[in-house]
Amino acid sequence: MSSPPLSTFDRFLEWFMYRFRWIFVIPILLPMSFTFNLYYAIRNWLIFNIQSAPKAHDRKVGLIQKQVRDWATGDRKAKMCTARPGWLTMSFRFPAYKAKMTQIRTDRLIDILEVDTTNHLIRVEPMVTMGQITRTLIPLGYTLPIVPELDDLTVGGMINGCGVESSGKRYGLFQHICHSYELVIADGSLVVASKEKKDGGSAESQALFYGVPWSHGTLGFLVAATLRIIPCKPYVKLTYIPTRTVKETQNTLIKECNDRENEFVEGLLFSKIKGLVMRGEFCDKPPRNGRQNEIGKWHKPWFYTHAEKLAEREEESVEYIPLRHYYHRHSRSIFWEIKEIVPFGNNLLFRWTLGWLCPPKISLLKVTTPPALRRLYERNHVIQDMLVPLETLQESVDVFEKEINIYPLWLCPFTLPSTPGMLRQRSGKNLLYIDIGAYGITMNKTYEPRESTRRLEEFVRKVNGVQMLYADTYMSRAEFWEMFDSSLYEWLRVKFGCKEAFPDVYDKVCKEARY
Ligand SMILES: Cc1cc2nc3c(=O)[nH]c(=O)nc-3n(C[C@H](O)[C@H](O)[C@H](O)COP(=O)(O)OP(=O)(O)OC[C@H]3O[C@@H](n4cnc5c(N)ncnc54)[C@H](O)[C@@H]3O)c2cc1C
Ligand SMILES: NC(=O)C1=CN([C@@H]2O[C@H](COP(=O)(O)OP(=O)(O)OC[C@H]3O[C@@H](n4cnc5c(N)ncnc54)[C@H](OP(=O)(O)O)[C@@H]3O)[C@@H](O)[C@H]2O)C=CC1
Ligand SMILES: CC(C)=CCC[C@@H](C)[C@H]1CC[C@@]2(C)C3=C(CC[C@]12C)[C@@]1(C)CC[C@H](O)C(C)(C)[C@@H]1CC3
Repeated sequence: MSSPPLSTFDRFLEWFMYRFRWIFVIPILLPMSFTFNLYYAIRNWLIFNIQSAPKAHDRKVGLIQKQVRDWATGDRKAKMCTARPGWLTMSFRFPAYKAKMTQIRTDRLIDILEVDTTNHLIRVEPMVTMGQITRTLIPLGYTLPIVPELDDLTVGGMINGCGVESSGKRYGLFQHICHSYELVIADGSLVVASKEKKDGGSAESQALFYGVPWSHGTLGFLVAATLRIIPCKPYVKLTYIPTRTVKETQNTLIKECNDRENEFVEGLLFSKIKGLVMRGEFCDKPPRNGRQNEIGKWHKPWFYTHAEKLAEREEESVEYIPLRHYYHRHSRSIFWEIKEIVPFGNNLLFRWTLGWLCPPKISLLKVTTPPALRRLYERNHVIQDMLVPLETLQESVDVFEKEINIYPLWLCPFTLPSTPGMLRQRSGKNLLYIDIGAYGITMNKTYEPRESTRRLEEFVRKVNGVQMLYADTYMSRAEFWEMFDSSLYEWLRVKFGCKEAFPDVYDKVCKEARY
């Protein structure tokens, strides 16, 4: 359905808000973001160090169980979801479905419960963020094997949705570094879903462990998760390898993924003839003649602009980057989205004077986006991540260029094991996949949000890929279940009494469920 044509005034308003959004962002959102971040950093540090979270946890879970039992003994008319407000979530859209549902308050579950360096595990509540985890673990000499790079991504979102990062070639997706989940299920009871049956779980709760990823909170409420941690070193030795064709980028990515020395592999495609593959390994400190680059410092150029310069060179470059700076390398520039919000944000003068206040919090940007601006983004802006087999990269880039034509493209390879669950490849082997991320204004003059995305989705289904579900999906229910595997999910929905309690995952992620 096409929307009515816009008046000249509406178009001017959209353009004005887009071009001059920084007038509001710089004096208001930047100081607010800085204050929020500072408050939470101090609060989290205090709570972790006085060790009050584990005691409070049982009480908080008890409150969630009570809310679910009240629902179970009530009229059960409205299904349940979390009460997390839409503006806090890491997606362009607001979840419309929440308004008509019973909202269960899980928002106080924001603490790290235990770091167990003997067994290499960390137990956290679901609203703990990636920034909070790296701030706590790295000084102890540990890290999560997979750290999705935006600071405000939550453990709950990474597990119930999906999380990717450049260490994926070794560890898979975020779901693959999980050891167990604690869930409050539809009848209000607390179950532990664990990868191993020997951890005390039943066969059913073991099946739940494989069912939760991608289920978007439609099997139960996650109240804690135990994740693997690994020892780390303070620096990453990062080698930048320029590439000149997509085929060369694909081959270099495959080669670097197969090199067991590498901890991190990531790619950026600035055009079909200008690419960059980055391989990284942990290291103690830069050698005397090594180039140290603290890319996360407020006065440094945005990471992707720095990377583009190195992509233009003929030869490889090597840098030594502090680990936390590496993990959050795309946070300061929100990948490359910040250039549309503060166009002069990478200017030397701006960086040295106000750079320390950046980036604005995505949630604050989201809640203050006026409707006119949303309309403009809706028409021209694409935010999509497609996970496809790495061997189809060249073909996939052709389709991305034809349909949306956005550069840079983010390329993040990862290993996909053949395990049960919604994300399913049935080869019986570990396969190399790649996340192709497109974020920005499309250069395709004939771009039409619905039709272009549907063609892209069709291609992804054809090559046995999947779409990340925080983005807009235009698939029908049948197409959705062609892309994802419903066998375990449907069985779990019946087994754990979810049908009446939670909506189907499609009804949470489809276009109609979001505004
Ligand atoms: C009807 C049904 C019953 C299930 N019962 C259990 C169970 O008791 N315990 C458990 O841990 N998981 C059970 N599951 C979950 C099942 O293990 C997952 O769906 C698994 O991911 C399917 O494996 P697959 O993809 O290899 O088989 P698919 O190709 O998805 O399944 C083929 C068919 O085999 C049957 N099937 C598969 N696994 C089982 C099983 N374990 N028990 C009985 N039938 C099965 C189903 O009819 C299914 O439709 C059941 C699933 C279904 C659909
Ligand atoms: N590098 C990466 O991997 C990146 C990933 N992303 C995407 O962002 C999303 C995460 O954003 P974030 O804001 O953290 O999460 P969200 O609040 O968006 O949550 C995502 C889904 O998980 C469900 N969920 C979250 N917490 C719980 C819980 N405790 N119990 C049950 N269900 C829960 C939500 O259910 P409900 O609808 O009921 O609230 C929602 O459907 C991911 O899905 C990911 O795909 C974005 C950027 C980068
Ligand atoms: C798998 C990976 C790495 C995904 C990265 C996704 C990010 C690029 C997305 C997640 C949230 C996201 C959609 C967002 C936006 C840009 C792209 C983001 C940051 C922005 C900031 C664009 C400007 C918009 O006005 C608005 C503020 C609503 C959104 C908020 C969410």
